Amino acid sequence: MQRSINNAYSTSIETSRIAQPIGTALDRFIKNHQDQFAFASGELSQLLRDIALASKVVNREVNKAGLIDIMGAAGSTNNTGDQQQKLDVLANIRFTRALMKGGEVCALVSEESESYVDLNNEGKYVIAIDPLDGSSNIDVNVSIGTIFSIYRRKSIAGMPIQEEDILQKGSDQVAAGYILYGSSTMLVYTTGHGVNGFTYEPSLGEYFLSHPDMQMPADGKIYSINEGSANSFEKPVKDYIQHCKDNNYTARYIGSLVADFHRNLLKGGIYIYPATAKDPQGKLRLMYECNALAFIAEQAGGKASSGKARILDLEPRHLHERTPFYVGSKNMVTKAESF
Ligand SMILES: O=P(O)(O)OC[C@H]1O[C@](O)(COP(=O)(O)O)[C@@H](O)[C@@H]1O
Ligand SMILES: [Mg+2]
Ligand SMILES: [Mg+2]
Repeated sequence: MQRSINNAYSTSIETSRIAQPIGTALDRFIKNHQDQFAFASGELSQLLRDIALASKVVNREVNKAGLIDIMGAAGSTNNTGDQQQKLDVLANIRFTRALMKGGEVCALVSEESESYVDLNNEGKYVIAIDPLDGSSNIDVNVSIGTIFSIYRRKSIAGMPIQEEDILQKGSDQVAAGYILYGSSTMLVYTTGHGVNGFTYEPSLGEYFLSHPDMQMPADGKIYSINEGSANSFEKPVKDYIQHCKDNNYTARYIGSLVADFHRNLLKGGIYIYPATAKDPQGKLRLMYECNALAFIAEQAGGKASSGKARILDLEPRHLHERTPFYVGSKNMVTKAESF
C-alpha cells in the first residue's frame, strides 16, 4: 500500500513522535521537539537554527553561482587531496562563522580544514561538516549539498578539547542532517526521533515541514555507483552490480552524494562507493559524510554499511578517515553485503 504523507502523519507520528502538520515552520518544529533531546536546554535547538541560518546564506550564493565570482577552483587542495572549489571554501567560511557566532559549538571538524577548529570553549557540542558536497557538480548547475553530524562533547565545558570529544563513533551522534541545494532547497535531519524534511520558501526566508516522518522503502530498483571505476572494483561489488542488471534495476548516479542519497530515501535504492584501486579505503569520509547519512538512513528504516560492518559502529581513528559506503534500502544493502 502506498503510504501517503497524511496517512503516515496520522498513524506512526502520533503514536511515537510529536505530530506536526505539514507547513510547520522549522523554528516552531524545533521548539516543539526540544524536550525530546537528552539535554533539553535549548542549546541543541539553537545549534540547529544556526545551521539553518548559514544554509540560507549558502543557498543564496549557490543559486546565483553563475553570476558572481564563485565558480571554479580556489587554487588550493584540501587534506584529502581534492581540488578545492571556491564554493567549498566559501561554504566552509559561512558555516564556521555562523557556528562561531552561535556559541553552542566548542570544536568543528570540516572537510576543508586539516585539523579541527576550536570555536567556543564553553560550547557543549562538536560538529563535523562537509560544507559543500558534490563539488564536481558546482559549475554545471547540478544539485549539491551540505552534510553535518552533531555530537555532545565528553569533556567538561570550559576545559581544553580532548581527542575523545572529536573522534566519536557515529552511534554517539545526537543529531545529523543535510541540506540539498536542488530544484528546491531542503533541510533533512534527525535527532534520533525519526527523520523530517523541510523545504525552503525563499520569499519568506524560512524552512517549512514538507516531508514528515520520512520512511525509506525497504526495497527499491535503483542502484547508484560510479561504474566508470568498475575495472578496479572487487569481485563481490561487480557481482552485485550484475545482480542489479539481471533484475533490470535502473542505474542513477548524480555524482553528488547528498542528491543520490535523497532520491533513494524517497524512492528506495542503494548508493555504493566501494574500495577502488585509486581509493583502497573508498573515497567518502566517515566523520562528515557517512556517519550523518547512516544515522538518517537507520532512523528512516534503511541501512548503512562499510560492506563488512555497520557504519555507526566504526571507531574513527583520524578526522579525514575514508570508508567504503553502502547505504540505502535495508534489503538492498543486506543483499549487497551478502555477495
Ligand atoms: O566522481 P566520483 O569518484 O564518482 O565521486 C563522487 C562522489 O564524491 C563526492 O563529490 C565527494 O564529496 P565532496 O564533493 O564533498 O568532496 C560525493 O558527493 C560524490 O558522491
Ligand atoms: Mg562530500
Ligand atoms: Mg565537500
